[in-house]
Amino acid sequence: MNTQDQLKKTVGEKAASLVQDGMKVGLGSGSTVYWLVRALGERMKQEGIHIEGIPSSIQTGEWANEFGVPLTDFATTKELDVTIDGSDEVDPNFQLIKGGGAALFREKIIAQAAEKLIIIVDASKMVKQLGAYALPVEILPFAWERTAYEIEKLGCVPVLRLKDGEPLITDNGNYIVDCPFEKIEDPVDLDQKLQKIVGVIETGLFIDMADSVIVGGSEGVTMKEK
Ligand SMILES: O=C(CO)[C@H](O)[C@H](O)COP(=O)(O)O
Repeated sequence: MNTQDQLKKTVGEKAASLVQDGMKVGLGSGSTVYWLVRALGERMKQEGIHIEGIPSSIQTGEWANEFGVPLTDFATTKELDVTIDGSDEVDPNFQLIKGGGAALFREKIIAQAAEKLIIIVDASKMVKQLGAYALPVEILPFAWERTAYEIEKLGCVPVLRLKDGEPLITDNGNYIVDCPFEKIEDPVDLDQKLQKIVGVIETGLFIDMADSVIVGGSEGVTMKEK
């Protein structure tokens, strides 16, 4: 396992240790969340705690099944105690860019449903300013070229995300465009402008949502609170 993966494992396990018996937990997506779900399954087996999760992607649901973490859904549960998720960038105000794994729409739903959003990252994701990571935006396949044209007016050239040479289809049946803004001076303003474009389903900007960030770096694990 390389150093970055080791850090992802460490922060995933740290976040799992904060989950308490009886909690309903939003489970994010991505390689860091893999370690979280695995560690939650371990805790359930070893400590006999019982939790229920709502996954933000089909992949995370499969991991939950593999590691024995029971799942519930929003038909039976409207609020979560905590959501734990990875991120692609985190700025000093805890504003986030997410969606590298194309799961941003459901991730935002479980983030909003939770009393607390904990972000787990290795130190490479901590940035002074958002934007070096191309911002993922989920858009409707219908007229996607027009939606991308409107996004372009905001200062980037959106790139349709492909998989095996075809447009990547999200778990919700939509497309993703990756938007290389490079420097996002005002994430709140950009998010508002993007949300106004008809055809934009959701953006990868998570504004004022994260409460804590668990960072794994060379000096160990630090938990930063807002
Ligand atoms: O937003 C996400 C998926 O849509 C992920 O949380 C983000 O891409 C981080 O992934 P990883 O933990 O694999 O670095």
